[in-house]
Amino acid sequence: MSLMTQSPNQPGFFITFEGIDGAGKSTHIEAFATTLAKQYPHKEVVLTREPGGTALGEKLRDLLLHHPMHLETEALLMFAARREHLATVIEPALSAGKIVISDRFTDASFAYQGGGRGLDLAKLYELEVWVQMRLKNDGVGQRYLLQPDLTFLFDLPSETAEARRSAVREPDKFEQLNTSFFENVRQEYLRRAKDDPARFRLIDASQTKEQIWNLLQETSITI
Ligand SMILES: Nc1ncnc2c1ncn2[C@@H]1O[C@H](COP(=O)(O)OP(=O)(O)OP(=O)(O)O)[C@@H](O)[C@H]1O
Ligand SMILES: Cc1cn([C@H]2C[C@H](O)[C@@H](COP(=O)(O)O)O2)c(=O)[nH]c1=O
Repeated sequence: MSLMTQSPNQPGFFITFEGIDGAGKSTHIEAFATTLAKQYPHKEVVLTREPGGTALGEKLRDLLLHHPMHLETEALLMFAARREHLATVIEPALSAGKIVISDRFTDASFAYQGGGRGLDLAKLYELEVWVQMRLKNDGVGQRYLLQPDLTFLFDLPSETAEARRSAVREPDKFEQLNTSFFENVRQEYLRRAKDDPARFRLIDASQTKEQIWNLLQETSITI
């Protein structure tokens, strides 16, 4: 892998893993972090997740994954957890030149609360601007939206993902939703990936674990 330089996240690098529940992100994320740490021994790797990643975020995660609530409350709590995560984990790490790898970020809010639950995407864009808009350190006050530099999207039909999940664990609040919910989540992920091909790497998650691992390792990352 080689490293890229043009991101406002410099001197750090921000990578996210996304996909519907059961697509296989968690199977590879730790090994991926370990491999990157070996490849870039001068850069610390921070592995984190959403919702969660902070003490407060983990409490919100418990509420979000196990308690019913209004759709807009759900979206607001996802972004509240994200605000804390950015302030206390992600941005300090990026400023210190670290590589941050997060199991989910804002694409998940668009996919789940927008695509899956049907929340107006315009409201999600407003929350994204509120939580992620930053001033560039360029002396002219230019603004930018803090985004991952690279996003791996694990794409899998919802029936296959459900079969994988139900074989290994009890479903949480989201995982109890039906395959048409997950198909809508999937389609919103795919729409976002199509809109931003420079950031997304689409992974056909129906391949074997070994094939996917090879793809992850072969991805040319320019940090
Ligand atoms: N390529 C694969 N082929 C077959 N099974 C797989 C593959 N990848 C992962 N699995 C299995 O599918 C199940 C779900 O995988 P995993 O927990 O990694 O999904 P996930 O995308 O992280 O889900 P969630 O987002 O809900 O945590 C696990 O039992 C895992 O071993
Ligand atoms: C960040 C984020 C997450 N979600 C959903 C997606 C998953 O169902 C759970 C997290 O569980 P995982 O096993 O850690 O993947 O939360 C969401 O709906 N919206 C979000 O912004």
